[in-house]
Amino acid sequence: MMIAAINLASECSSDVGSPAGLHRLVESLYGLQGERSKLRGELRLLHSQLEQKERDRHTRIQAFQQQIDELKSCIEEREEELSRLRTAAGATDSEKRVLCLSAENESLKQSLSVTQGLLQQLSAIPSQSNTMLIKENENLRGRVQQLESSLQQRAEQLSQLERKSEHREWRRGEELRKREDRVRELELELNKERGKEPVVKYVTQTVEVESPATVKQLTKARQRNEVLSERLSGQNERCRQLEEQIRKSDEYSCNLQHKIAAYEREISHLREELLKEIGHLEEKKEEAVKAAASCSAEHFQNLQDQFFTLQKRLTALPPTLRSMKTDYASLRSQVRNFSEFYGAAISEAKKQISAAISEMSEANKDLLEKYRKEVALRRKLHEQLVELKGNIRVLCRVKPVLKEDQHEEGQSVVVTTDPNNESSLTVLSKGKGRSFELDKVFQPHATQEEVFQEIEPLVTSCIDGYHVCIFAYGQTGSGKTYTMEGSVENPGINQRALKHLFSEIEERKDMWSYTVTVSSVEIYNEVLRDLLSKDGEKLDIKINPDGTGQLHVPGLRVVEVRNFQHIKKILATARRNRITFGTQMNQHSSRSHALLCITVQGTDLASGSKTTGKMNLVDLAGSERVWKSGAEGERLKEAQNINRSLLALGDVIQALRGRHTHIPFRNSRLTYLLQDSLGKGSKTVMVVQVSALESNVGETLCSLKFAQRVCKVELGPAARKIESGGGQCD
Ligand SMILES: Nc1ncnc2c1ncn2[C@@H]1O[C@H](COP(=O)(O)OP(=O)(O)OP(=O)(O)O)[C@@H](O)[C@H]1O
Repeated sequence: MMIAAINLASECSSDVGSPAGLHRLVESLYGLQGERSKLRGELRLLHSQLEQKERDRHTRIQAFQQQIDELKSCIEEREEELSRLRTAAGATDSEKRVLCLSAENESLKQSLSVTQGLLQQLSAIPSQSNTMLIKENENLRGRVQQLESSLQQRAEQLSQLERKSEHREWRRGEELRKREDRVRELELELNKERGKEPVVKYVTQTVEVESPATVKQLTKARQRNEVLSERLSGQNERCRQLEEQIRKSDEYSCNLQHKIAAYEREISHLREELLKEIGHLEEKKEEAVKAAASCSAEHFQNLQDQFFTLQKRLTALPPTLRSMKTDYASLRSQVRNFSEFYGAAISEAKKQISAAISEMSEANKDLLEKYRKEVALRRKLHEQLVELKGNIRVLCRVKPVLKEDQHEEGQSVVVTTDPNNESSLTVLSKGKGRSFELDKVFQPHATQEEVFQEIEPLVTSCIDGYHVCIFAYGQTGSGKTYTMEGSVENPGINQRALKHLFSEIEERKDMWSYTVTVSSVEIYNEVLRDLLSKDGEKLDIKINPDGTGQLHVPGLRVVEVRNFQHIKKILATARRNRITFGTQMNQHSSRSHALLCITVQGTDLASGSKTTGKMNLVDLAGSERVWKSGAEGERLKEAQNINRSLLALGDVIQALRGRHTHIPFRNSRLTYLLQDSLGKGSKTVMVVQVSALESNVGETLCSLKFAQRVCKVELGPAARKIESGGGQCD
């Protein structure tokens, strides 16, 4: 109950701030008072029950005592009976009687042992429930009643047997008396006969005649007397045995008495314990009642305090409530009016929105038209810009002097650039400075991004449907692969071009849809191999059977690229498959031309017109002279093939810039493969890589002469003047 009260208190205290909470608090108080009075009633009932149980126990003990007394008296009675039988005649009946009594005695003993067992059980279960004790008590009472009734029956049977035995005794006594009288009579007669003299002979004869009969009778009587005396002695023996039995029975009853006394002591001990327990329980109950009372009083006090606080708050509430009521009424009226207002506002807004949408769509159409014009203009301007720059441009990138390049002592830098002139550089050779004019010269510290800035317009042209070629040319180790591929953390033209391509496509996605496909080949010893195929099957260049006259490579793997991440994986595959060999010039020199071919097919979403742009990114093999590379045999053949293809490339570019009628595309696999991209209307950039170190001056001069040969021919409206200084490489 105490826990319930505490729970109730916590529940009430949680919402005591509201009138409903207050009401609940008052109700809970009344509930607590009711509970308290109920508890007191229960306690009183428990007291009375305990007293009743105590009384029952007392009466039960008395009943047991009575039973024991009765059993004792029964045993005494039987002892008396036995003593009577001991003196009585009629051995057969006495025997029976003795047997019967012994059986009774046994049954009484059993009854006693049952009673003892019950008493033991009673003492063993002092703490059992009161209902159990009551049941036990009832069972014991029933058992005692049964014993009483059986004892009564036995007593009646005993009295009947006594009466019968007395009667038989009396009859025997009568018979004996009669026989003794007869014996006395016969003796008297015998004496009389003895007194008659004259007829002694006769008398004697008579006596002799009569005497044998009397003697016979006498002997019979004596024999009977002997039998009787024998029987008497047998009866005496049995009486002695019975006495012995009675003595044993006495001892047994004495033991029983002791046990009964022990049981009595136990019962009294148990009674004391029970009383103690009752007292202890009463104390506990009193304590619990006191605790509950104090708790409820405390709780009541708390509740009263809360009630007073709430009352105070309630008295302070009315003005606030009044203002809230007026607010509520005004809000209700506003809400009622709101639906009408809301409907009107919505229809008005709908009208305005539809008008705005139609206006917007009109404006949008205009804007789209303007945008299309702008895009066309931008493309035109872009083309003009590219044309102004020249459709074939030659750039030069000077490789910075790295630690690993300075393996020879006393290496000096022989290539110098002019910060004020972006298109010239000077090479100091044999004490003489030679200047070269190219479209653009990158300083050694130029970044990858700066180099790409020059390439970016060509990437845009490719998306617009132009064919584009970007070459990296130069001796082994001059930085061709670095410029085209770059490193993971600082990518080169290939990755940047594709990134720009995808970002442009993303920007144009509302007007154009594009498909980007990629293939990659290497040309090694004039043999084509697919860099995206693991088996490295040899490929051939053929005229496309579709009748367009364009070239194609049957069996070349062409991959559609979904996004920039995808192209990264494709580039990695191509890099892995590329054949590289070590040479004296560069440990990891690539001895093959590596081509990355990107095709961009665009569809104008508005008009449906299509464009196809191509971009070839070419990392050429090292251009060093054969004698310097120290090559022999297979390596010599390799170097010769490389130089032949590079020479053919130079010839093609020169013929293109010179607008020759015959362009020698078929002189090498490289130029043949790039025929479509190098032809009329295409745009080409060649990045010539040079080393600034003195040890490479010969190769540097050779590369620059090659570049200048390409640049020498004037192209387009803006003609450039190029200082002479070119020579032929061997
Ligand atoms: N501009 C540069 N800045 C920093 N390091 C460079 C630069 N150019 C080239 N290198 C480094 O010089 C080394 C050789 O460059 P790279 O492999 O690109 O030469 P390559 O011309 O491609 O040689 P090969 O013809 O043998 O392929 C590389 O370790 C590269 O990282």
